[in-house]
Amino acid sequence: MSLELNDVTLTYPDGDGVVTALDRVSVRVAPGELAAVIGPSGSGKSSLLAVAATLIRPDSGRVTVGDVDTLGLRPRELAALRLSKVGIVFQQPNLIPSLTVVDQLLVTEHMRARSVREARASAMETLAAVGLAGKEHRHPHRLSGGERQRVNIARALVGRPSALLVDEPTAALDHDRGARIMELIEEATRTFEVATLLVTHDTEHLGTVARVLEMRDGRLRALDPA
Ligand SMILES: Nc1ncnc2c1ncn2[C@@H]1O[C@H](COP(=O)(O)OP(=O)(O)OP(=O)(O)O)[C@@H](O)[C@H]1O
Repeated sequence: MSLELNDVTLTYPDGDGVVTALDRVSVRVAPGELAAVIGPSGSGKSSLLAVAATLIRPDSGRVTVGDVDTLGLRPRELAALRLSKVGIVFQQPNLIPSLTVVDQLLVTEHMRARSVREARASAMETLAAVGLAGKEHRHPHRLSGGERQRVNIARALVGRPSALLVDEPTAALDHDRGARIMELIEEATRTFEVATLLVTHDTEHLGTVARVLEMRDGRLRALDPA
């Protein structure tokens, strides 16, 4: 299931005028593909993720998640779509201190109203896929920064979304942990056949990423492979 933005424009009010955060942006990410977006601060990367996640409705253009065209959907329908088809990895893991690793995933799985048994099986499978087998019953304070980021990624994937949106995943990590997290996101993208759109300041870990795009002043363009 792919993620597609077609001719998307987003403006914010700015004094008497507007600032154009996204300027006729089009991009399609295929299932199992990772597209990384780089660009300076203020270029529109966060806006791109928010629109792709259907958290902000663009002024014009079309966002398609999986096989669903989101254009005419009501807020309640969008919320249901996000729950079933969109995984978001925020920069900070924001784990709940009192919950074990597996329970961090089950909180959202229960919201999807599946059986406890099915939710648990999916949580355990996802944790194993991100390298956390054996750590399912730990609390966050007993995990490293890299492991907390793995839980964050697993939590976004546990509902098997069509689209995975990732915001600056390496920002809080040292070089080696950052590199491993990028590898993990690439691998999980293939394993779960999710369309992944990742934004980052950090060009250091993009060596293995096949598709890199650059955002400048709200315009998105493909960078030629190095
Ligand atoms: N809520 C808002 N109201 C008004 N202007 C905004 C708002 N959010 C973002 N902007 C403006 O839209 C443009 C794009 O911002 P955006 O946050 O998407 O960029 P970014 O590349 O994610 O930056 P950063 O890396 O600093 O987060 C900037 O000019 C910013 O000032």
